[in-house]
Amino acid sequence: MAAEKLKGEGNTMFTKGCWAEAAAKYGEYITLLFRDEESKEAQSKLVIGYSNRAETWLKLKKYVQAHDDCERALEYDPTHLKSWGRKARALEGLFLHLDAARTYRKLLQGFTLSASEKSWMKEALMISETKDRQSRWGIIEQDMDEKWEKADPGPELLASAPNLEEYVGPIRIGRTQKMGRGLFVTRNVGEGDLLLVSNIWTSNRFTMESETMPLDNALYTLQQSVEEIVNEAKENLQDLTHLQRLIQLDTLGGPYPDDLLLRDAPPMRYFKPVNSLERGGWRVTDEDRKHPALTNTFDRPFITKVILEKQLYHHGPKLLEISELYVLPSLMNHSCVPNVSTITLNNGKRSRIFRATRSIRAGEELFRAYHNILCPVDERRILHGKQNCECQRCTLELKLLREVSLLNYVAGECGDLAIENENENMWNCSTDVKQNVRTRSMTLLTAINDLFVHVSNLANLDDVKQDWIRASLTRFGRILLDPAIRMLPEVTFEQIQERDKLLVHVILAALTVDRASEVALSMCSGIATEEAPNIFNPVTDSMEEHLEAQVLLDCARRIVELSYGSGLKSQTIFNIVKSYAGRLKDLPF
Ligand SMILES: C[S@@+](CC[C@H](N)C(=O)[O-])C[C@H]1O[C@@H](n2cnc3c(N)ncnc32)[C@H](O)[C@@H]1O
Repeated sequence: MAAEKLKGEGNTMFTKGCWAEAAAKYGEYITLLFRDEESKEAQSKLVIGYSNRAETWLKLKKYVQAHDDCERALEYDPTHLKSWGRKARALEGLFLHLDAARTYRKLLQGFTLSASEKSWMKEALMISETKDRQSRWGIIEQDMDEKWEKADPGPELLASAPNLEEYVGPIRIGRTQKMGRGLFVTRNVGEGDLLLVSNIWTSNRFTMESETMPLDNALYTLQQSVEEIVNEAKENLQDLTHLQRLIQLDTLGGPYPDDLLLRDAPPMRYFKPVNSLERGGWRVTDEDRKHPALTNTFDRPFITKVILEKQLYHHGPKLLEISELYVLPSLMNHSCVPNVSTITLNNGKRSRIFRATRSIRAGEELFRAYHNILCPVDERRILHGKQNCECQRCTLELKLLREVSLLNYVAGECGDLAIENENENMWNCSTDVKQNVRTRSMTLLTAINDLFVHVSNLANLDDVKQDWIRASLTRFGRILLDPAIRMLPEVTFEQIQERDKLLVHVILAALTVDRASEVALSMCSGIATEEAPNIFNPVTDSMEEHLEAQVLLDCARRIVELSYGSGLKSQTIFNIVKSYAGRLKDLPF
């Protein structure tokens, strides 16, 4: 009688939506019945007790417990339909889609079902099969609409957003020379190939609004949230496994570059979705749950030392934020020449889809852009935070900048030359002076040309890039020399230099956006080469200036068109290029 009362109380709690209380009551009911476990009557009641409690675990999203309770119920009564249905739902919750699909199929074939049972099970079977295909083969809808990428799609869109499972494509974790661990492709992939689909692990945000906010407050918020995550994870097998991966990865902490190089690359198997318990799927044991990493790691000193320090190190005291933590993608390094694009679907799981933006050969490292890469190197350095960006493009551009400062020196010489002669009208001055100016200018021009050859050899660029850089920098040098040659003191070197630096940045940005932009690059190269003779001649006709501005704008437009698909929004690229073009246009040349 006492048992029946407990069950009734459990049911009442369940109807009220008090899931935890209901689970507790069913627990007491089970304990009481257990005393008489041998009796058939108690056993049939235990089936109900376990099965009802499984439903409350499902409501609480505690799928391990739900699965275990269904198994127990089915041990007593292998024909108990509700327990089978709940077990299938628990398997879905655990991302074991193949097992869930098998269970639904078994139910549809071997049980007498009502029309409504048949209908929801068929639907559930289809969903499990789709998710299994997604997570094993990366077969996802190709026509993802941009509307899902909105920061706030609103409840209606969110409700119908595609529900993606995690997928791990041809990827391995490896060590890099300067950036710690990184992700590499294991076979040749083509432009647009799907590499990875990852769902968010946590999106907690901790923002310290002002520099004056006491660190202790921020720390407290941080600690609370991390503790919440850990406690939640301890209850859930899937999250626990993820948490262990994160701890193994140490992506939550260890800000310092030296320390990064020492970290191990964890085994890839940790990240593969598990499709079936039967295929050697994981089981987190009680021992695992007691792992010191889980019980001790997230204590206050750990958070203070590692997470907080990391955030402060990267962002300074203004911003303290952990947001959007993804497990495997956290191992992908940044490059300003990315070969991977990212789309984040606003579907509740904030699924991130990673695709190749160009063909990538087996063994090459994968890079995504952590921030806007369509800006000059000095602006990118700020975006990159304290650590210098070690990517190929920044390395090249920083070397170029150093070379440009040499050019400044040469330009200074030209300036002196121009000032020396500024009161003279070049076209009326004596042949000797004219000759002198021309000779010195030509000597400098040759010196600059040599420098450019050196510059373009700095990185092992392919022919197209070399040609272009040579063409554009030669042009740069010639324009620098123009005032000396043309005796136009009203145009300052700074203005001219600024103009051409901007041009270099536009093209370098385009060069590095994606493969399609290399086409833009070679077009620009063609344009630059064609333009070179005009630029070398004194510009006398305002129509030519106009045309040149048009050429630049045209380049910008083509870059925008061609770099679509790079993962960056075309509007973003367009705005950046437009701002360059606008600035170029305003300069007097
Ligand atoms: C999201 S993690 C990437 C995985 C990291 N390499 C690791 O071993 O854990 C970001 C960290 O990787 C390093 N990193 C990524 N891209 C880099 C780049 N372009 N230049 C220098 N360091 C980079 C930085 O230390 C950065 O804080």
